[in-house]
Amino acid sequence: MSDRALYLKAAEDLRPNDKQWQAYESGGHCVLLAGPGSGKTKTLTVKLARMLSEDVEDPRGFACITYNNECARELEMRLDGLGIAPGGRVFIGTVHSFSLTQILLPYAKVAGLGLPDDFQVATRRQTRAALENAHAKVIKGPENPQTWDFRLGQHRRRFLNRDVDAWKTVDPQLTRLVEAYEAELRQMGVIDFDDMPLLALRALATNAWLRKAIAAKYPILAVDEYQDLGRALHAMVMGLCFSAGIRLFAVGDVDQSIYGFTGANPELLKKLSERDDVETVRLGLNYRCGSQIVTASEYALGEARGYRAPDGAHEGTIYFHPCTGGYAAQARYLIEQLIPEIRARRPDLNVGEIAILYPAAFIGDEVATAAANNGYGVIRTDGNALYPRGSRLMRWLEQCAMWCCGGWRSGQPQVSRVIAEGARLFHELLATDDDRLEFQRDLIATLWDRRDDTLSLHDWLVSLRDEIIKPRIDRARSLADEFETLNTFINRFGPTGDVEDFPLGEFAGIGTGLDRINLSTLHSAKGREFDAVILFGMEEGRLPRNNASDGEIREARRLFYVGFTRARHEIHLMHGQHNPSRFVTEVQERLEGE
Ligand SMILES: Nc1ncnc2c1ncn2[C@@H]1O[C@H](COP(=O)(O)OP(=O)(O)OP(=O)(O)O)[C@@H](O)[C@H]1O
Repeated sequence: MSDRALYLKAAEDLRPNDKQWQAYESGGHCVLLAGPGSGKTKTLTVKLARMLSEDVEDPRGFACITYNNECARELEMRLDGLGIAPGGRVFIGTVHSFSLTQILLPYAKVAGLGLPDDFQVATRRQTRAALENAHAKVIKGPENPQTWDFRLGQHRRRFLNRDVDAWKTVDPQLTRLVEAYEAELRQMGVIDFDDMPLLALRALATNAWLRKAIAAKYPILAVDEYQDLGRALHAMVMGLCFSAGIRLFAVGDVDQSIYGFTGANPELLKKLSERDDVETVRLGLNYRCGSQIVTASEYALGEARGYRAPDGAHEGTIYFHPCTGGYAAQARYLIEQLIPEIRARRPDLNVGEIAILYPAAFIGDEVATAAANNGYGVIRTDGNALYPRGSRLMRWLEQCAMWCCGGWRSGQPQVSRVIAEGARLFHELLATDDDRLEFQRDLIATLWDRRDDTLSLHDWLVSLRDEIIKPRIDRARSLADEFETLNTFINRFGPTGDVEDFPLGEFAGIGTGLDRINLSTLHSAKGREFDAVILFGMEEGRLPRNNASDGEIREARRLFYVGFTRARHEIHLMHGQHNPSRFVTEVQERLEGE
């Protein structure tokens, strides 16, 4: 099917929903506001495919920005189904990667940011050292300098414009610490993660030609998960879309705003949607969750939004599981009783359709241990995962592994996709056609010789690192941290490591995940959906946390709501017998009162 036929066919799904159709037909700035499972992402991707085909001419295209690498991965997968791959005309990624690859790497020098010509992205080791040195100069004293890290980041994100008096007066000591820290980084010739959007914004704000250059390349800017994208992105959108003429398609849900601690503010999306020059569309149906779950999700949120399931939708079921014992005992109950019960009731359900979501990564350790003891494979997407799945390099290696473990025969993934992803990762180094050809030749030769799912993962990773990655990464400016991630992962299998080596096939399976239970924090489950969702550790003191402020309680509630609305058919709420979260109690009482 041609790419055009693909999106035209997908658009037919939108047609019966007049609101989705309105957004699909929109001709100017459009903001799509809607609850979970309402087809925001579906509408966004189909609309993007249409705009790419009908509204902009090659080589111009669109940039699509989203919250984190997991969300970017989801968008890439969905756009792939519509025949759209990132590269050339299409940028898909986080605000940090947009800032770095589209603004800072190409334009920092001419934008007058005062960065060294060959600046690099700092590794974690470098940011830690910079903070230590800055702390020694400004704060002094015996405390651990890293305890300042969080406040430092907040302060930097709060003052996008440092020309105001408040930058000097609100917290002078913290301001001095920020300035000393950034000076340390610059001395090392590096920028850190928070620098990326801040410097990109500064470059855009002070250079009208740069705004024009971005508008020339990307006449369309799409933003997914707008409510979580902080003030720097909002300021960029204001400049690019409402002064440089880029067309905006923004999607979000203020009820799913769960990143307040990083500076996100749901008010920004609200303000955007109230502008006269923006067409705002609200979606009301929830296609994902059974009708009971849709009703109960409003109890979970504590607000009546009027969402409903489409006519004829299945019902869905909500189960409550008060448990005895601590997290370890509850995890055993979950793995040894609850999961087998679900599987017995629904023998056709793929294990990969089950997700266990919890409020903090350490709670996931208990679940992971119980799962391993009972022979279940898991895919973890939280801070304690085997490796950070958000890492672009690791994600590409998963694809390479899938190709080596049968993909070369089945076309899943296609070799062209594996090469294109790799070329995107190393794009800085592949300036000429010759460079690209050499990369392609080396990569295929290395992978071709290692098409065996019984190979040791450790050995496979070491050969890819030494033959393909290392010779290139040394010359890349933004991949040092990714390389450290890979080395840390490889070392975990080494003589002093904490993990036993496993076969390549298993690693490739992590990329597909059909027979593995999903383990994730509530935060990392955002934007995803599963057939059966188990919310684990839903306890007072944990969600919300003890001593939470009013704002934190509201955000904890939204987090509960995000988890609750990931489920298609069944949702299980687990908690210590005498200590259910107030959110669980409220859902239960209101369901009983119906
Ligand atoms: N018009 C439609 N007809 C049938 N199914 C649809 C329609 N729109 C969306 N869906 C289905 O509904 C589900 C949810 O869609 P999607 O993931 O796009 O929602 P979302 O609004 O982005 O959700 P969330 O905000 O919770 O991440 C998907 O399985 C999608 O295929």
